[in-house]
Amino acid sequence: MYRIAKEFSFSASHRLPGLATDHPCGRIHGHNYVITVELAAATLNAQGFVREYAELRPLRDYLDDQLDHRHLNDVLGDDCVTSEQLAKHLYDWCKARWPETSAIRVAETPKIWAEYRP
Ligand SMILES: Nc1nc2c(c(=O)[nH]1)N=C([C@H](O)[C@H](O)COP(=O)(O)OP(=O)(O)OP(=O)(O)O)CN2
Ligand SMILES: [Zn+2]
Repeated sequence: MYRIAKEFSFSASHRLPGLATDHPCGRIHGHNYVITVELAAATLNAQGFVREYAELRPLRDYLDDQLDHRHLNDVLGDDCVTSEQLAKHLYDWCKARWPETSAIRVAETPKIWAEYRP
């Protein structure tokens, strides 16, 4: 199996609902998110690619236009604000465009990440 990955970033605020009242993540705060999309294929196309990296540009545009410098609870809803939920949302978005999509990783900080990989 061949695998490729590309990293994207955006900045946004969120608030995690359903936490204890004294949990800091229940308050509005922000992250410089790093998103990694991974694609996999058993065979390569005529150019020798899983898919040309440049073809992933629409994800850059989606993140810039819809999520960057926005409040995720407003844009995606309260049930799509954890890293795990955001990873699933972005996986579905990518999978609909690029069938080779195999995983999405979401990092809120350099120390933590969540991944959706069916
Ligand atoms: N499984 C998950 N746990 C947490 C998530 C999440 O999306 N999935 N998110 C948060 C908050 O968004 C929080 O902002 C980030 O968590 P945390 O690791 O506590 O970040 P810090 O930089 O504040 O961590 P330090 O240990 O203080 O460096 C919480 N949990
Ligand atoms: Zn957070």
